[in-house]
Amino acid sequence: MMQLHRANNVADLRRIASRRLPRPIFDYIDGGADDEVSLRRNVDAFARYDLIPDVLNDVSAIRTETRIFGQASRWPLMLSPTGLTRMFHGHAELAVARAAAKHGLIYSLSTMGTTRLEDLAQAFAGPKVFQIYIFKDRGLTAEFVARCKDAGFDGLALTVDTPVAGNRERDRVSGFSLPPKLTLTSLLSFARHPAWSLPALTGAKFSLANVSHKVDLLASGPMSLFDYIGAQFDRSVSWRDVEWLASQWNGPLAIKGVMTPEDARRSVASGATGVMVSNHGGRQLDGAPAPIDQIEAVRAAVGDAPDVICDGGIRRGSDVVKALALGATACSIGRPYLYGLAAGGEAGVDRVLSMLGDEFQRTLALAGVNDVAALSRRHVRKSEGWR
Ligand SMILES: Cc1cc2nc3c(=O)[nH]c(=O)nc-3n(C[C@H](O)[C@H](O)[C@H](O)COP(=O)(O)O)c2cc1C
Ligand SMILES: CC(C)CC(=O)C(=O)O
Repeated sequence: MMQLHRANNVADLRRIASRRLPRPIFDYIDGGADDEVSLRRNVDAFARYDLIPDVLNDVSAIRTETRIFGQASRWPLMLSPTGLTRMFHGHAELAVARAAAKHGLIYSLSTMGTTRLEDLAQAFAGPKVFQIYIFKDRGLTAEFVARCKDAGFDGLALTVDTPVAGNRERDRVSGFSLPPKLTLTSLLSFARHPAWSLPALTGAKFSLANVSHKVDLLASGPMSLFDYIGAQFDRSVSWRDVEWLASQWNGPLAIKGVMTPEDARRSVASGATGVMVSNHGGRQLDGAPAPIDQIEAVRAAVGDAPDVICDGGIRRGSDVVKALALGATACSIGRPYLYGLAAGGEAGVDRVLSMLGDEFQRTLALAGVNDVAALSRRHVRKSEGWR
């Protein structure tokens, strides 16, 4: 099996993760909705942009610092919220957050995370965002706002692309459940993946730590994600909820899952300070456009001030350069750091962030750009004759 230190890129880490994880767990991370058209498109769309370099521009020092959610970030990348993290590695969210802090990047904790937001805040001094799903129990949303204020979270992200669960067929086939079901087949699969099973099964008990005090469906046994989302997520969420949340929180707030200029404008008009342009990594509406293809129009719609974060399909540092040139404030990654986590815990996340950071720096140098703020539309163009 390839070792962590031999991994050269995100694709290598994905391969290591696929060998270390039982198949249903890897497929849950890796998969998308329906025919996985958007999942593939998110990644492929980056190849349809050319980078146009400047030369002789003194790239001996390159400034990459930026601000996202009002916080300093060492370079324009952040870590997207991902649920159920303890299933992928026993050290779960804390391992990811520690690696993010080491790299000076913003970490986001999901409502569906497996570490209490207070515990994360205590262990992690770096900039952090809490991602909100609105449950039918609306009391939880008000509670999140109060708890995030107390714990010192810097921003909120409200995910709006999941009124119902996307149709993840790999999960249907594998019988993926939370927590993993101990059937004869899964036990065999766990036995074949001891590197995963030991920390995962002997570590802290799996729970949806931020909601389980109110909604402890899992107490009655494993259930599918489809059933959980159907039972708990509130489909009646609307723009009024954005206004309410913005007024209660009164701080940096991004709407995650916005895809159009119109909805981006409406997000800002409703009190958000930014949008995460995202199709949920191709896990919800299959057929949705790639986030990178929406960035230019979204930026034009909201003007210079709001954060516009390109979320989905980033697998290279050069992808971030392209998104910035099209008008994004920053990019955000999900699977890349989860592959790293599964491949090697905190060291694996550290590895993926180092690789992407090096690629980003190198791309800027080769493109003749010595300050991220100087990246502009002329550095990128839609490829001609691409197929
Ligand atoms: C395993 C997994 C779990 C996720 N859980 C959440 C979640 O709890 N909340 C959320 O807003 N998005 C969630 N997402 C979506 C990510 O935040 C992000 O939008 C997506 O992963 C970006 O695409 P990428 O994986 O190509 O980087 C999840 C994604 C994955 C792969
Ligand atoms: C636990 C889930 C709701 C997390 C999620 O958003 C996803 O799997 O894409």
